[in-house]
Amino acid sequence: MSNINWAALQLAAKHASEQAYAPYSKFPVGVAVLAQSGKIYTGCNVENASYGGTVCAERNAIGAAIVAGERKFDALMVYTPQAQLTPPCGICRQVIAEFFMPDAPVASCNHLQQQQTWSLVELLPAAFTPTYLANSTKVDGNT
Ligand SMILES: O=c1ccn([C@H]2C[C@H](O)[C@@H](CO)O2)c(=O)[nH]1
Repeated sequence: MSNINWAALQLAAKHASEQAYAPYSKFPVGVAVLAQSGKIYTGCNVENASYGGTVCAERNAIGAAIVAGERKFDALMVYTPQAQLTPPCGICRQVIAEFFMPDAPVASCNHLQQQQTWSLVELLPAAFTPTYLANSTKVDGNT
């Protein structure tokens, strides 16, 4: 998609990062996703004392959009307040692959107004997608 408002996504992701609950890592992350409806949804990372209960900003943004009725997305923007631009973690790449086309742009920005953009397929080549489930030959006992 060519008519993506990157500035709006950057600003929304930055605002979301300001709500991050990251007392353990001190690594605030904000994410904005652009749904095919044209609406932008945001999420921040929400950490947990168990550490393993932590949920990344990407998955919280996608979850907020899903509960609003969205199912398809055109772009994702990560914001972290550091010079090194941050791509989504592996678990989040898998969740992004559930709802974004392989060529969808996944971008990262920072407080220096820099942006780096990847396609989803660059970040997660040969993704496991729902089509594999449909092609399964079921074995007795596994139904
Ligand atoms: O793409 C990423 C990478 C990390 N985090 C969060 C998880 C944890 O709270 C902190 C450090 O990993 O950053 C995200 O939200 N998104």
